[in-house]
Amino acid sequence: MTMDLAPGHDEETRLAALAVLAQQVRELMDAVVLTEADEDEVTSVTAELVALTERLNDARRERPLMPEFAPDGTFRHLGNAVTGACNPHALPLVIEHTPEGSQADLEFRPTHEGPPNSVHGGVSAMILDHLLGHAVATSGRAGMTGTLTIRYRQPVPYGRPVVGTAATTRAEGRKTWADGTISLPDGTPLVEATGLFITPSLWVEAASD
Ligand SMILES: CCCCC/C=C\C/C=C\C/C=C\C/C=C\CCCC(=O)SCCNC(=O)CCNC(=O)[C@H](O)C(C)(C)COP(=O)(O)OP(=O)(O)OC[C@H]1O[C@@H](n2cnc3c(N)ncnc32)[C@H](O)[C@@H]1OP(=O)(O)O
Repeated sequence: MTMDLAPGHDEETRLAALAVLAQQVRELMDAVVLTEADEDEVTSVTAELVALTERLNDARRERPLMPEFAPDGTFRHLGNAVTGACNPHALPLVIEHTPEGSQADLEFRPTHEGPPNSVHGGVSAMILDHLLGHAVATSGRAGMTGTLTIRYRQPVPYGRPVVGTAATTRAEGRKTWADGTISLPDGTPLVEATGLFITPSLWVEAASD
């Protein structure tokens, strides 16, 4: 007997499997940066990975998954480098709306190493860029980053929880400013950001068509 599946069910099941694969690749990346396996073992594992890469490339898209609305109506961008559950590069960041703006509980990984034992400043900046952009988008004024200024106050640890927050501060025409922070759970600020986001004239024109 076959079961009737809701439209899109198969694709949702496939995407869920892809998210599991992406998480396994994150584990793999940490294993690569931490392994002390000998040369023969590293060469052998590499050969297996070449074969796995070829299998996935047998059915290759032209570009990563696009932003879209999920069947439950929520916005998602599964291919995004910061939030994409199907992109191994992403933490992935899970962002919540708060009365103040946007917030995410996060934990960096050994693959994010910059200075020994702490997170690369560019990685912190990337996370804050997205959190600020999210706060701006949820205020109804989605835009592209024009400028992003970062103040690094203390090294960011990996392997333990930290918190990211962001909120808009002012708006003028197509420009929106937002501030954000990565902090320890006790509120100690580690990295602060302020950014200017600009709604591209092309988006405004497309929306008025
Ligand atoms: C990224 C996906 C967004 C999808 C949004 C949809 C839904 C959102 C829902 C959830 C998404 C949540 C979060 C994601 C959002 C963002 C996070 C990631 C953001 C990025 O990772 S994004 C990549 C890096 N970002 C770029 O890749 C920008 C490249 N660039 C351009 O695309 C254009 O350059 C643009 C659009 C910036 C302006 O182009 P344009 O033609 O619309 O405007 P124009 O040039 O006329 O300037 C108008 C006024 O802004 C001033 N101005 C212009 N540029 C400036 C700048 N850079 N700094 C300071 N001021 C600037 C001018 O001086 C003038 O000022 P004034 O009016 O006072 O004279």
